[in-house]
Amino acid sequence: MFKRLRGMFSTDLSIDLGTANTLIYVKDRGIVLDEPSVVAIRQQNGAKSVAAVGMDAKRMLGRTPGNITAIRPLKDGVIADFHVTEKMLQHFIHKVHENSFITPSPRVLVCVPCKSTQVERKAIKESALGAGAREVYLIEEAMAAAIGAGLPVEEASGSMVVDIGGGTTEIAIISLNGIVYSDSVRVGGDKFDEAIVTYVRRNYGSLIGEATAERIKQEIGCAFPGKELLEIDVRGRNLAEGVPRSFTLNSSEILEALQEPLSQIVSAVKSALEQSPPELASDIAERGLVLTGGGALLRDLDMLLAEESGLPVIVAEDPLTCVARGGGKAMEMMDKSGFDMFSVD
Ligand SMILES: Nc1ncnc2c1ncn2[C@@H]1O[C@H](COP(=O)(O)OP(=O)(O)OP(=O)(O)O)[C@@H](O)[C@H]1O
Repeated sequence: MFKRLRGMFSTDLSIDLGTANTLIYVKDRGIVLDEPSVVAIRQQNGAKSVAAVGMDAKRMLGRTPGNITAIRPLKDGVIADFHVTEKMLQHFIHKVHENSFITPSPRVLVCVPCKSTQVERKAIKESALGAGAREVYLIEEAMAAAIGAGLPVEEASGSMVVDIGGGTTEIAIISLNGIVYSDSVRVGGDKFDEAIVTYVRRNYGSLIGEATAERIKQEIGCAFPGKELLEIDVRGRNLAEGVPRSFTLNSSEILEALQEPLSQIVSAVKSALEQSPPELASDIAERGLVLTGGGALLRDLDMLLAEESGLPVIVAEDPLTCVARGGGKAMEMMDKSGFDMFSVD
């Protein structure tokens, strides 16, 4: 009871610890932190230290001198470097403390990929405790995404969410506050960027960095042939001449470049629908499936999925923040109905 009372007076944080971005949501305040999941490490006289975290570190990606490396500690939706992830989480939690009047030892809910291992989940819990959290709960990303998108997860009817992040696409069918089916494929925004880098190298004999590929994707990328042909001027290093060269890319070339990762997402969605229990499948057919995550912003991805699945497809409002907001709402629901409601070990 004491714990419960104390909980009522402290601030709860919901953290979307993503491959591409980390977001922190606080009840009544909204999103208080939204930064890239990037850490720059400086190596000096054999000792390593953190040079920059988040936005500052992302600017350094691909532009660092020899003694600094900018890394993304979460890759393909899993923790690639536990130690650096912990440092990053600590930095972000402290930053939130500095900028807002939040109790020093908050309760923290971290959203984790559905296919994360026990070892990864334990490491995330320990990182958050090490960063000053009083209690740490974990929730599956897809559940948080569905709640954040406003789906009626508590009803006895099927809701389907497809969360397309940087490293993974998480697909879940939810009913009565539980996940009936979930799958995670290691395809997301990063694979789109890699596909653009490969396309440019193959067709233009030029090398572009991942940041340029991401910009191309966001400005002219599309998942379905549209009426409008968009163009972008880019500069890359010509591999034969070794010097920078400018060239123009158009949206139909990017559509061609993205075919492989797009088809992997389409087949994961189809396979989820095939494996869904018939009653829930009919609910989904009626209500449609909802897209969340930054990948949902790829132009006409909803049209591609609608064409391939034959179902209505809706892009959630503010898809980039759905998971963090949903985590916050889940904490409120868990406060009322018990913390075993959504949390996973
Ligand atoms: N307008 C846009 N068009 C296409 N892609 C976009 C757009 N805006 C953001 N993205 C992509 O969304 C991805 C980041 O999405 P998000 O923040 O949801 O991922 P994440 O939660 O960090 O990753 P994960 O869920 O895999 O851990 C990046 O690959 C980014 O390039």
